[in-house]
Amino acid sequence: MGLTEEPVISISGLWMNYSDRMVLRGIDLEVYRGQIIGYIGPNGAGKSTTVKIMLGLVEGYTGTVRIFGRDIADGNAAYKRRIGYVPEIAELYDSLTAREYLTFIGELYGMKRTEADAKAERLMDLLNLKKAYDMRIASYSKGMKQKVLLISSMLHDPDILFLDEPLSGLDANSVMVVKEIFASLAAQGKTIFYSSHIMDVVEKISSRIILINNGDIVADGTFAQLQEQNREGSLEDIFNQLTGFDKYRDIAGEFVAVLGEGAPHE
Ligand SMILES: Nc1ncnc2c1ncn2[C@@H]1O[C@H](COP(=O)(O)OP(=O)(O)OP(=O)(O)O)[C@@H](O)[C@H]1O
Repeated sequence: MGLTEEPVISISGLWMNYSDRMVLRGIDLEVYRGQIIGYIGPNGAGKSTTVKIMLGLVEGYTGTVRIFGRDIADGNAAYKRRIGYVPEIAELYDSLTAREYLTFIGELYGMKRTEADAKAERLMDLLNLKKAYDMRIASYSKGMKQKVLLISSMLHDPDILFLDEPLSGLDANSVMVVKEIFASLAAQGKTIFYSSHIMDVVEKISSRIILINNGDIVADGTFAQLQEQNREGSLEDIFNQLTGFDKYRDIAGEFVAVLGEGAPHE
């Protein structure tokens, strides 16, 4: 990262509330080319809200969000062609085949139909889905659907990739392939910005980890930096420490005790 390099994402003083609930409380963040950002935090911390604001899907925030140097509120949506997105809840069109779906997505991003089709077919083949290309998505397994989503987010070769639980449902071999794809894309100067709750994955694949809690950034750095600052072992330990959570044993114990109450026994 050169000192003169402009950030690809620049967020300053970002606040967001839904009715009376304040969800983001002054997020400041600069992200550069080639970074693989693990954006983590407890359920409801505000991760998806931050990402949806960057995607232009949520309005009503205060603060400034710049992507590729331009304020996204300036009415020019051209930046969206240079980003890709894998949402937390997949909205795949089940009645379509992968060929129909992916060529449709490619066209939305301005690709020629034949080019999108040929590229999608090769990418499907590389992820072991050649035979499924003309099958309806409704017949796919969870992992197969996830691969189609990943392909759909990358087909137009975006400069920033936003992903929510990108490895969800993938088998161990596919996880290795996708991790390697992210590393190669980052080495090319692309930016990966993803959320995940699987701490050992985040620990391994992120070049930078950003932890938010109650709408505020509470840690930001490489895994090694976070370890130094918190004198904790794993990212899971750091996460629990910074979010003030130390009751997991008590909760699990009570949960199991409740299961045993009044249950039918022989
Ligand atoms: N459309 C909405 N209307 C009202 N409240 C919302 C809306 N979207 C999100 N929220 C609230 O905003 C808070 C942050 O939600 P968000 O989805 O950003 O969290 P998250 O960090 O992505 O959580 P998770 O890890 O569970 O995906 C939550 O309290 C949620 O209930």
